[in-house]
Amino acid sequence: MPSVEVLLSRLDPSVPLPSYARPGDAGADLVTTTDVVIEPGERAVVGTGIAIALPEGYAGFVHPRSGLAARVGLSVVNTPGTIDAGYRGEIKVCLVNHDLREPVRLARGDRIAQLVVQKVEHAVFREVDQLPDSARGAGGYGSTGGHEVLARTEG
Ligand SMILES: O=c1ccn([C@H]2C[C@H](O)[C@@H](COP(=O)(O)OP(=O)(O)OP(=O)(O)O)O2)c(=O)[nH]1
Ligand SMILES: [Mg+2]
Repeated sequence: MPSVEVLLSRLDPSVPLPSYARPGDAGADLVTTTDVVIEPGERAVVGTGIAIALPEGYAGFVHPRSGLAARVGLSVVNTPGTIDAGYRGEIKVCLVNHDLREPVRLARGDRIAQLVVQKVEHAVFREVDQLPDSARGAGGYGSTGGHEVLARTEG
């Protein structure tokens, strides 16, 4: 896996550094610095105790963890959250409990989300009178079919 150096400051000295659980993982796990109970359908912004300085041309994306999503309904409201290269504040995560019945109980130090660092580019938007043709054209939102589930669901 290629790597890039990212400067990091621990705002909460006892939190672990973000870490990749397995060598090929795309996301480094982030922890919550606070205990929190999120009721069904509610959200909570939690701190991760870290601030970073991404190099220019990179951004960080805060994604949910699939295990917690599947098991207890925990996700990130604005998934993926965008961490700009110029941002020096604490990385925070806006969590949501999608479960309809059970609260999610989080304890300080729990790994609640994962940070994916990616190269990004700025678009130079150039307005034109007509866009070039393409195979897809303006077809979207189901234009390629494969929605048998709709017939089963809508009757
Ligand atoms: O999950 C997230 C998303 C964002 N941020 C921080 C880093 C990011 O650089 C900054 C701004 O994020 P964004 O642009 O998504 O929010 P905004 O509502 O547009 O705020 P702003 O007006 O500050 O850009 O907030 C986080 O800590 N966690
Ligand atoms: Mg913004």
